[in-house]
Amino acid sequence: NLPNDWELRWSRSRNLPYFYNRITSEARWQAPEGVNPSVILAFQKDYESQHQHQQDEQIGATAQQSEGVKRVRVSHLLVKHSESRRPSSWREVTITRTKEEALKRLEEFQAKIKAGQSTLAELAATESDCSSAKKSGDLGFFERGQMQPPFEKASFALKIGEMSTPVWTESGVHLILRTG
Ligand SMILES: N=C(N)NCCC[C@H](NC(=O)[C@@H]1CCC/C1=C/[C@H](COP(=O)(O)O)NC=O)C(N)=O
Repeated sequence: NLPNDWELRWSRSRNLPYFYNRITSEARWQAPEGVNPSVILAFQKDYESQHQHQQDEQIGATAQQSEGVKRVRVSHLLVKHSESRRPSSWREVTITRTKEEALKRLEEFQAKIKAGQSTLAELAATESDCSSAKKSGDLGFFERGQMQPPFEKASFALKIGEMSTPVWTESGVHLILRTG
């Protein structure tokens, strides 16, 4: 609908319409002779409405990235104490150690791991009071809202490969290693 072989195209880089001549392959910003400005406006409106969803998606995608990590994978070593919400485990039917003793026990494991004498997975397998000991402490992937808040907060703050300092929950005291 433009005179002598001109057509309207869209420049994504400039986000503006331009004119292209099918015969001469010439491209130009300004309208050729005899082009009605209303045609250009209609073209621009049509383009933007067709591509609005792309722009929305683009905004949506970047928003999701900026809101942070959606799920993490960790392994943990749990030492329970007499005031744990469930003072029992596969290791010990009735757990009687005090909170202080539990922390001391966990800090000994922490020191071994930091010294490179053991890994968290190796120690969790025999020493953790959580049933995940059977999987060397692996809890798998989880999202926000699944674990007790202090555990979730600590887990989502870790970089992959990083280990936490001792973290207290209703279950006891944990060392957490982010693996994914
Ligand atoms: N989604 C996955 N993989 N499993 C469900 C986890 C439920 C969650 N559990 C915890 O928050 C404690 C602290 C971190 C790990 C964890 C393990 C507890 C610790 O032992 P307990 O105090 O229960 O005897 N044993 C299992 O659940 C909760 N909201 O209670």
